[in-house]
Amino acid sequence: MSNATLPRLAITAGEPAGIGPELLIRLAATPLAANFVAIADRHLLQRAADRCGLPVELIDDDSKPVRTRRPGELRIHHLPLDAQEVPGQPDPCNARHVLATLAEAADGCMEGRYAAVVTAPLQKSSINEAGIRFSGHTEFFAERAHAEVVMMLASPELRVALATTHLPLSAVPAAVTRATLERVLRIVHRELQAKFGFAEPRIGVLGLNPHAGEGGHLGREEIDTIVPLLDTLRAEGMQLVGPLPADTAFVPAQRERYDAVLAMYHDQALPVLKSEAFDRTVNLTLGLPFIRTSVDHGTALDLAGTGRGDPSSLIAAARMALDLIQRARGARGDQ
Ligand SMILES: NC(=O)C1=CN([C@@H]2O[C@H](COP(=O)(O)OP(=O)(O)OC[C@H]3O[C@@H](n4cnc5c(N)ncnc54)[C@H](O)[C@@H]3O)[C@@H](O)[C@H]2O)C=CC1
Ligand SMILES: NCC(=O)COP(=O)(O)O
Repeated sequence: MSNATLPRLAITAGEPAGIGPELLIRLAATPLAANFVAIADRHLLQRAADRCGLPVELIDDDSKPVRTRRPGELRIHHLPLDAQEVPGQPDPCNARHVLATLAEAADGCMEGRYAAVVTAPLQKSSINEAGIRFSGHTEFFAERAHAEVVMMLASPELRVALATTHLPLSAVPAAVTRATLERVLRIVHRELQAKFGFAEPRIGVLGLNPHAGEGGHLGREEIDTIVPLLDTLRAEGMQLVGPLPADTAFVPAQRERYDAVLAMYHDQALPVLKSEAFDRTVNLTLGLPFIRTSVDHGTALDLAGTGRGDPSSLIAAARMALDLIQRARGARGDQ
C-alpha cells in the first residue's frame, strides 16, 4: 500500500435543492483515491445520503493528511444552510450559503488547503433572486482570484473553449471583440500546453455567423475581427484553423485538424458535446491560479430528491482534477 497522502479535493454541493448533494454522496461512494472534503451543510448531506439509500460516514475535517479512504467516507467542512432544502424548490434564502461554499473552496485552494475544487451545479437564478448579481462559478472564481479565465468543456474526444459565456444572445456580437478573442486564445493556447500536454496546440476557431459569414454576405465579424486576429497570432507561431463554419466544424474530418475548438458563444458548441458525451464531459476553468473542474449539467430540479441523478459527470470532473493535480506535481518535480 502506498504511504502517500491522498490529494485533498474540495467538493461544493451546489444548489441545496438540486441534485448536487445526492451526486456528491454518490461520488463519495466511489473508491477514487482522493480525500474528498465536502464544503456543505452536514445535515443536508446526511439527508441526501438517506434519499439515495447509501451508507455514508461523515467526518469533520481536521485538515490532517489522509492516506486511505474507504468508499462512503467523506470529510466535511460544515457550513450551515439558512433554510432547510425542499428538493426541486430552490430557496433564495440559501444564496449566501451557496456563495460561502464557493468562497471557502477558492480561498482554500489559493491558501494551499485544497489541491483542487470540484463543483456540483448551482441554480444561478436563485442567487439572482436573492438580489445578488451572479452569472456562474467561472465568473465568481475569476473575480475571487483576480484572474482572467476561459470556460472549457472537455470530453475524452472533444475540447471546447468559449469566447463568451453567460450573456444574452443579443449581446454576443458586441462582445466578440479583437481584444477578447486575443485574450481568450492566449489563455487557451497556454493551458492546452500546461494542462493537456500539447507542445504546439492546434486550435480550431469557429466563425460567428452562418457559413462563417459567407464572405461578408452573412455578417462581417469574420472579415473585420476574427481573420485579422488569427493572421496576427499565426505570425507569432500559433497554429490556428479557421474561422470554421460552426455547422460542419465537428464532423470527423474537421476534428482531426485541431486539439480544441474555440466557440464564439455558449450554445454554439455545447449541444454538440452534451449530445454525444453528456456523461463524460467536464467543465473546467482555464486561467485560474488553482484547479477547478465541474459537471457539464445543471441542477436537474426535476430529479432532485429522487436519487436518480446520474453522477457520471461529477465523477469525471473529480477524475480530471486528480489527473491535473498529478500533471502539475510532475511539472514541479514533486514526488
Ligand atoms: N455548473 C453549474 O453550476 C451549472 C448550472 N446550471 C444551472 O442549472 C439550472 C438548471 O439548468 P437547466 O438548463 O434546466 O439544465 P439541467 O442540466 O439542470 O437539466 C436539463 C435536463 O437534463 C437532465 N439532467 C441534468 N443533469 C442530469 C444528471 N446528472 N442525470 C440525469 N439527468 C440530468 C435534467 O433532469 C433535465 O431534464 C440553471 O440555473 C442553470 O444555470 C446549468 C449548467 C451548469
Ligand atoms: N453551461 C455551463 C454553465 O452554465 C456552468 O457555468 P459555471 O457555473 O461553471 O460558470
